Amino acid sequence: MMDFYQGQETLLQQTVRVVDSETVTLNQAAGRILAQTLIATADAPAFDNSAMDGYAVCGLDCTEWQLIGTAAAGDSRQQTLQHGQAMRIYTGAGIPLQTDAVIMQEKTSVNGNILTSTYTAKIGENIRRQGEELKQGAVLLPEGALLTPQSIGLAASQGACELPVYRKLRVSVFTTGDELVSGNSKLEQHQIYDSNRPMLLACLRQYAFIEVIDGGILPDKLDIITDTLARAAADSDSIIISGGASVGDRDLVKPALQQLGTIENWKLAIKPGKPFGWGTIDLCRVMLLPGNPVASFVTFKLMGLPALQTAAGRPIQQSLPACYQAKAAFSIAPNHQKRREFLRGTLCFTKNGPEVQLLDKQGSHMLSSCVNAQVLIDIPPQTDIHQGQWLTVHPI
Ligand SMILES: Nc1nc2c(c(=O)[nH]1)N[C@H]1C(S)=C(S)[C@@H](COP(=O)(O)OP(=O)(O)OC[C@H]3O[C@@H](n4cnc5c(N)ncnc54)[C@H](O)[C@@H]3O)O[C@H]1N2
Ligand code: MOO
Repeated sequence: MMDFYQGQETLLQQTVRVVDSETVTLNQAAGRILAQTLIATADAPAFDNSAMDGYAVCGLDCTEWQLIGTAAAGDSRQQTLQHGQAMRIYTGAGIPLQTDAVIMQEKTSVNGNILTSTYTAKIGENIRRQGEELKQGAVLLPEGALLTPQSIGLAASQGACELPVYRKLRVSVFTTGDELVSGNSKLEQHQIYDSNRPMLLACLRQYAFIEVIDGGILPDKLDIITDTLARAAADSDSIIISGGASVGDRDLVKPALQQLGTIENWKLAIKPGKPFGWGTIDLCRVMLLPGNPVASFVTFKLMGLPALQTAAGRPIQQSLPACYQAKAAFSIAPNHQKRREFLRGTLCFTKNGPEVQLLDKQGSHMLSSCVNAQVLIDIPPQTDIHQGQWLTVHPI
C-alpha cells in the first residue's frame, strides 16, 4: 500500500497535460486555464494619477496656493503648475506637470481662488506613479494560471478582450454496482440510490476547465464494464469510476482496467479510500474511486481533483489541495491506525488561534458528516493526537 503523500506526488508526476488551446473572450474565460504567459503591454498605472480627491499643489513650502483649474478623471489635457499654484483634482485624474503632492480635500480650505492648508505634505504624497505596480513587459499572468475573477480583471486592465486557454479536459464519470438505482427509479429490496455519481458530477461541474460527461451506472458485469470503459477512453481525457475498486469477486473495475490498459497503482494507505487506484487506457487517465460515498468524496478531493487540474494545465504546486494549520480541539489516543486518516471537521477561530473540531459519524458510508464538514483533518498514522496540537487541515 502506497503512502498517501507519495501516492499524490506519483499520480501528479505521471499526469499528462493537455497541449491544445483555444481563444475565448474574457466573458468566457472565468475558471479556464491560461495557455500562454500574458505580458503587460503597458505600465500600470499607465500615467501618474491622483489617489485622492483634493488639490494638486506646486510648492510644499507654501501654506496658500492660487487655484488655476481642475483635473478630472478622464480629462485628457496635460496641465502644468507653477510654484504657488494648485489645481482641484479628483481620484484617478492625471497629475499636472510639476505637482509636488496632492493634499486631500479634508486637510484644506478654499476661499475664492485661494487654497489654504497648514498640513505639511510629503513630496509625492497621494500620487500613484506610472509603472509602480507593473512595468511594461512584466509577467501579468503566467501560463497555467487559473483564470479567477481577479486575473480576468487584471487582463482587462491591460485592454485584453480575448485570452488563450487550454481546451477543456473531457472527463467521463461512472458508478458501478448492481445495487445502485438512479433517483427517478423505484428501489427494490437491498437496492440503494446512487449518491456518488450526482456528487462527483456536481464536484466536476464547479470547474469551467472540465467538460463533464455523465456515463451512468454500470452493472457488475466484466464485459459491460470493459466495453464501456474502452469506448469512454477513446473519447475522454480522464475517466472517474466509483465502486467495484476493492477485492470482492464483484469488484470488476480493476480487472477491466487490467484487460484494457495498465494499472499504475492500486491501494493507498489512507482512510477512507484505501482501494483508490489509477492507471491508463491508451492516453486516457483512469481513476478508480472506492464505492463508499465518503471514500469516493475524500479520494476525489485529495487525489482525483489535483490530477485533473494538472492534466488541464495547472502546475502541480497549484493543483494540490490547499492546506492550513489548526489546533486540535480533540484528542485521539492511542492511535494504532496504519493508514493516514482524513477525518471530517469544522474550523473555528478562537483567541488561541484556529481550532479544528471533529464531527460525529465518521464512517465511510456516512455522507451526512461531509455535509457540515469544512475541512479534512490529516491524522498521521500511528500518532496520538493531543488537544492543542497543530494539525494540517484541507478546506473542502
Ligand atoms: N475484504 C475486504 N473488503 C473490503 C475492503 C478490503 O480491503 N477488504 N475494503 C473496504 C473499503 S476500505 C472500501 S472503501 C470498500 C470499497 O469497495 P469498492 O470500491 O469495491 O466499493 P463497493 O464494494 O462497490 O461499494 C462499497 C459500499 O459503497 C456503496 N456504494 C457503492 N457505490 C455507491 C454509489 N454510487 N452510491 C452510494 N453508495 C455506493 C456500496 O453499496 C457498498 O456499501 O470496500 C471495503 N471492503
Ligand atoms: O477506505 Mo474505506 O473508505 O476505509 O471504507
